[in-house]
Amino acid sequence: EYSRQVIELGSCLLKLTSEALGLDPNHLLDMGCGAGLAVLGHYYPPCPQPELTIGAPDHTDYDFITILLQDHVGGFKILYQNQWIDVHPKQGALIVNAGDLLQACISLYLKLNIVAILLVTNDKFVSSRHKVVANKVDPRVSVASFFMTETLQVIEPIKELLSKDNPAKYRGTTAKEYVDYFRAKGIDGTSALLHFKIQIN
Ligand SMILES: O=C(O)CCC(=O)C(=O)O
Ligand SMILES: [Fe+2]
Repeated sequence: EYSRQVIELGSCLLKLTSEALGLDPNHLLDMGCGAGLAVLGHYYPPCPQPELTIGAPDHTDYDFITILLQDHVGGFKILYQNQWIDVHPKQGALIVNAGDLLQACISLYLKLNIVAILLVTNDKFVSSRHKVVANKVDPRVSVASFFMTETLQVIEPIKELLSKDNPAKYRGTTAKEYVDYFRAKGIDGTSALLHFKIQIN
């Protein structure tokens, strides 16, 4: 039931994002940005010395958008204007992150917490950097829902968003190639997107 509702919400967010880009509301859905859903459950045990451990390290997500449900414990932070900001838990609230693939597709502006939006938007959207810090007292549970295309579908900057003055900044890839590279590189504080950037002289 949760996946069903999250798919509905994800479709709605992808439609609004398409409209925000000046595209037909179904554009991102027709590209398959909502075709695949991966749901990941996280458990963060409490730690007596939280400063010595890592909850989830600083990263951006590798998908188009992520819908995140966190419990009452807290610890989720996003990087905004070079400062780590706490996203306090709020009953009934979900966090939406823009992911790397969205960035490259649309090249856009919303600092949402979603993953593959950056590539298709040709940087119009920016994928959010976020992390989770552990705490001394309570275990923390979260559920992250990642929206992705089918593994072998080509993902590239949306043609309608490109022009002579705004040429493609990323080469085409597939969800499989992107995720394989993201995983092989590891979370090291640099963006996997750099590997897919076209060098413009
Ligand atoms: O546990 C959380 O709140 C965030 C998890 C996360 O960032 C991820 O799964 O990509
Ligand atoms: Fe994440």
